[in-house]
Amino acid sequence: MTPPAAASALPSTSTLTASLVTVTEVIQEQEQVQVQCVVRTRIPSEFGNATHSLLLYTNSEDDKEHLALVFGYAAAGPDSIWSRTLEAARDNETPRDRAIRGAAPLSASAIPATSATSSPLESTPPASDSNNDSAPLVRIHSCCFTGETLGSLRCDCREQLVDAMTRISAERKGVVLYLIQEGRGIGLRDKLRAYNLIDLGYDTREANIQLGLPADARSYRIATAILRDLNIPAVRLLTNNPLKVNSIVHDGLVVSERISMIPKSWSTGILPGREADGAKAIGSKLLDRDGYLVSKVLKMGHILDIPSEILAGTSAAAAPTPK
Ligand SMILES: Nc1nc2c(ncn2[C@@H]2O[C@H](COP(=O)(O)OP(=O)(O)OP(=O)(O)O)[C@@H](O)[C@H]2O)c(=O)[nH]1
Repeated sequence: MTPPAAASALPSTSTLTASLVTVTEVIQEQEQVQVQCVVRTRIPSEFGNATHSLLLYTNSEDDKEHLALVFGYAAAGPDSIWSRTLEAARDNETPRDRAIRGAAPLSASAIPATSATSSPLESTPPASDSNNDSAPLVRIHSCCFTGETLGSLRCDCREQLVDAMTRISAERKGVVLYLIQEGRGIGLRDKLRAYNLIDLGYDTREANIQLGLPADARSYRIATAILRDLNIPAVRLLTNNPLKVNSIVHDGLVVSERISMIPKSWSTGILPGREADGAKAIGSKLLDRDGYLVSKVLKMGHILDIPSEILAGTSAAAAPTPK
């Protein structure tokens, strides 16, 4: 018997499956964040007493200009750090145009990595601890105006940034991704409101929630895309935050090692900024940031050993849950 006309017009199962695969691929492709390095410049730096490269990125996910501070940028090469989107040739571009946006001269970008490191844009002293055979050391850092610029001791952000730059410059190769994600992505205005809630007795996680905001509003998809652009498929990641590791692994990068960032005052017992006179941190009044760090461990899954004196101090000082 001849099947009804409508039924014979239906696509076969294999055609449907093939279309579904294509649609899924298109969606995944659309969902991938696109990044573009629009300018690179040299930064003569006190960290490692050398010149590093600062790269500014635009992206397809937000309107922020995220940054990558690259230690050991080389114009091109299979094992070196360089930006594909910056170094790519552009139509009708003069050598001067390339120089203004910090791309290497086109002939130089074809130079293998070993000789490209002698680019005038990059000068680096001998390594104190070279790790050139392994994945580069990387810090994915969210900006913090209060900590990094004002020296606020509500958090450990400045210490982490300095520590990361010091360690990476010692290896002569690596990256600090400086993401414009103030206040764990809620922005400065709401972070300051959250601080006032913390002063009323809430912890750092609960303060965000009281504002009707996520405890952590960040995504690391842009970070992954920038690392890919920088020819970095695998990293040794400086972080206590398992979310950062899981996010970039989910997006296809390899984290060959997670390296903890232990607050100096917890490992040495000396107050931040008082290294010269050795003023004791542990045993004296707890700093705001001790409570902040303890909350990140106990409430947000950060991986960090809390010294028993700090833990005892924070539980003793804990205010009753505010109404
Ligand atoms: N909402 C909120 N943000 C804060 C507070 N203290 C610091 N921050 C922000 O938290 C972010 C700290 O980011 P990171 O140090 O990169 O990340 P992390 O989650 O602490 O993980 P680590 O890699 O272990 O440092 C910065 O954006 C700061 O501005 C706070 O009490 N509330």
